[in-house]
Amino acid sequence: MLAEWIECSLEGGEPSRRDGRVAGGRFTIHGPGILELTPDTLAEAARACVFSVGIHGNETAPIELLGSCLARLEAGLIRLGAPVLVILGNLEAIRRSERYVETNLNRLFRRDLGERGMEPDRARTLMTSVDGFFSRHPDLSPLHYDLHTAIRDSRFPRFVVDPFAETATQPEQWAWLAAADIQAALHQHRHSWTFSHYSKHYHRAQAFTLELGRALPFGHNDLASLAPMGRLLETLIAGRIPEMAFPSRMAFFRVAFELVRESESFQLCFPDDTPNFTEFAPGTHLAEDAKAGPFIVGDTPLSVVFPNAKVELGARAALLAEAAKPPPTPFFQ
Ligand SMILES: O=C(O)CCC(=O)N[C@@H](CCC(=O)O)C(=O)O
Ligand SMILES: [Zn+2]
Repeated sequence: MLAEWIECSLEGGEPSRRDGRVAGGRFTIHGPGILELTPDTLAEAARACVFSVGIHGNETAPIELLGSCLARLEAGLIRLGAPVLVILGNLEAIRRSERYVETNLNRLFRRDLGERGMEPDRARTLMTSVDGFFSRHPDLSPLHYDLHTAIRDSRFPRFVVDPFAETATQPEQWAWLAAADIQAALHQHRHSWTFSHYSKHYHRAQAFTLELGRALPFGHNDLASLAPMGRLLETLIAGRIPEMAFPSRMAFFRVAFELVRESESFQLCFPDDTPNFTEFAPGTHLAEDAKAGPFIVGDTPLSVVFPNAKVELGARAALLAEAAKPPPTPFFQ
């Protein structure tokens, strides 16, 4: 049943059952693309986990990865020990293999959202669902991993975005992510209203956007490189303590500037296929916009992340990051 849930959600069909048993607990389908797993007994290290995939419809590797975790749970190879909310984000965009249908869902996760339409309505449904889930587990640490893949190649193919919020990121998160073979982390400098930011800002969750390689069609993903990430997800599903590694093996960056497309004439002054984290030297002319003017790198080199000149007007066209120190990890000292 769980293995078919993703397919059934994408076909828009009615599931044959809305609830049932898995090893160690039960599953409940709350609505299209929203599934909750509830353990009979909480394991000692259980957290309240939200795992979301398909917030962008063309990012298929995370859907395949989570699908394989659910299949292993259904086969009894993992025993449920923690509550888990599994979310398939933009169902219509996944069906169309497109990033979004009308607007980028991953900019709409704010409680004062006023817009109407397919993506805004989905954002409201997902926010309500996350609110309900975390409120059912007030005594557990909240955690949200929003799994994505990137449009272009990257110097660090697997990296996380650490959303800006008041809540501090727990040092152990870096050790778990390093063991899951995440190669870099990018700290956000301001509110971004993404899905992971929602859980961190409103629920004080440990939350990240994880970029797991490059966006490719279903069946073309290299899941072998994601095996350590799969192990982290399964360990959290079982409510056990994840494997740790020294975070110093990861590269850390902090966003210094955000380029916004302010006019139709906005242009990035480097090739479209420039890999994420490519570093530009002081004095390099990076962007041109009729309204904002030129952007030229100042005294510190800047690495470009998520460059995309074709975003909607007013949207982020690139992040420009400076190298940062690895965060302290007291348990390794
Ligand atoms: O490769 C790209 O240009 C975009 C990949 C992607 O979807 N990234 C997320 C990052 C979200 C964040 O900043 O936390 C996005 O743009 O929504
Ligand atoms: Zn994405």
